[in-house]
Amino acid sequence: MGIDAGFDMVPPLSKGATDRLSWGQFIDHIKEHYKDDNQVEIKPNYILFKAGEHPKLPFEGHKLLRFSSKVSGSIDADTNIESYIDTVRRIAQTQFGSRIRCWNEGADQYGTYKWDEVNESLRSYEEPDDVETLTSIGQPLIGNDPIQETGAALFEIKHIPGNGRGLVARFDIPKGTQIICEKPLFTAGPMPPSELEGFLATKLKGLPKESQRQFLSLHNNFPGKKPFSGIFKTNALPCGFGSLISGVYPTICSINHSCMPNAHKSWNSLEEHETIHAVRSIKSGVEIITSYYRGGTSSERQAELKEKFGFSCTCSGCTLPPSSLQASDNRRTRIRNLDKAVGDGVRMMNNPQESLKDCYSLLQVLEEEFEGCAQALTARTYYDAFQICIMHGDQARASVFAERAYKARVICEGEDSPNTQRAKSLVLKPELHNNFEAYSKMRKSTRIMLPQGLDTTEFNKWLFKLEN
Ligand SMILES: C[S@@+](CC[C@H](N)C(=O)[O-])C[C@H]1O[C@@H](n2cnc3c(N)ncnc32)[C@H](O)[C@@H]1O
Repeated sequence: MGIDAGFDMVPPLSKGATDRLSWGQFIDHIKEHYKDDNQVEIKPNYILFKAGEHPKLPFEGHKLLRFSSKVSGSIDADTNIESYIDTVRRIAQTQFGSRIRCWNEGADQYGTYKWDEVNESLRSYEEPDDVETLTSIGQPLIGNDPIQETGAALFEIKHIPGNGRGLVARFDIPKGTQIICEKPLFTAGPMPPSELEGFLATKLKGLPKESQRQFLSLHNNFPGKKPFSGIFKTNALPCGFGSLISGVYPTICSINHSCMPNAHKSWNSLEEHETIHAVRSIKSGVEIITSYYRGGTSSERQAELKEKFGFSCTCSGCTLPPSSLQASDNRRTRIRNLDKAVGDGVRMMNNPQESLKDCYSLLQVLEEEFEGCAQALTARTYYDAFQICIMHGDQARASVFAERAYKARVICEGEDSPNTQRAKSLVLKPELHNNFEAYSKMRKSTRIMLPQGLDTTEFNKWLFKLEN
């Protein structure tokens, strides 16, 4: 008998990447805090607190249901267990917020889980999980929706000097992480400007009060007689690349623009929500920024952003010192020219080799301009290269390009995006593409006819047909 006290993790963490990341950070804090305490011992699979009933923290966070001990009587006097529970609880709450449910039987409070569930989970600490071995194509590169997984947002909304509100990372966010996914408050199709204000007024009336408040709290760069239209124009995002339907979002619309983004926004047409994924690793405290408009040179981007969104861009890409800005402008011009050349269907048909070389050059410039993080543009270029090959029946190269497109896509849109899934399906069956052999069978090859034993440079020479 005696009084138990501690905390439960409700709901338990998942095995997903984001939860693993958060748990790893929590364990690091605990190790750091107790590094000089010889009552706290690091075991192969858990941290052992040699106090009270010797509670443990497993290294695999999804296993933890409860951290607790008897705290009454001689147990406490001997080992100060309450102080350990209190400190671990405080660090856990900083990391996991309201997911940490404290209880103390002395105060008539009880844990969420039954003791037999807890004891079962404690036994599992001894056995580390099997490491999953996945093939490259089957391997999800990163976890799922962090908000669904942890209940804790990876960002906070903060004031950004000179740019109003913005989203700032609360933790280090690895490349490829889904930062947020959100349904629009509402969507709207194209319509004459004279009808927009009335349309929005009707839409708003039909929304719950909270959604109305969220819409009205968004930034308005076009104040005047048409406040709803001003807010809409400042914030609406097309539902997919080139779509005429636009959506307005309570949180995503607080993300500022950069011509050198660290995150990518994407419309998932199956789920009908917008997602934001990190396309670089984003350090805690750094602003999360997407690109509203891809654009060309800095002056073209400035003009477009002013015209379409009503602001003068002050991002890191537009405020480079003059010589760096010129170099960036030159690269952007080259990107545009190469993109146009790659998209030339007649050239793809008559001179696929030149088109492939342009894909290669385009990937090089994108890499340089976006410091290796041009994910969506990279994915599109690989998909263009795929199409060039498949139209001429070259399944071997097409399959490699589809795999590269898939890997770039999964980083900026996630595994469940229809674009990602389409690219993935083409890796194994490139011949299922509508345009298979549409231009010729000149370069007929099968998916498995890949050259063996080449280093990366030689393989790329073969892949992009650079040798001739
Ligand atoms: C969709 S809102 C983004 C959130 C906004 N900062 C807020 O306070 O709600 C777009 C507005 O943010 C500001 N903004 C975003 N990115 C910017 C940038 N790169 N340079 C200058 N202002 C920017 C502009 O006022 C722009 O019209």
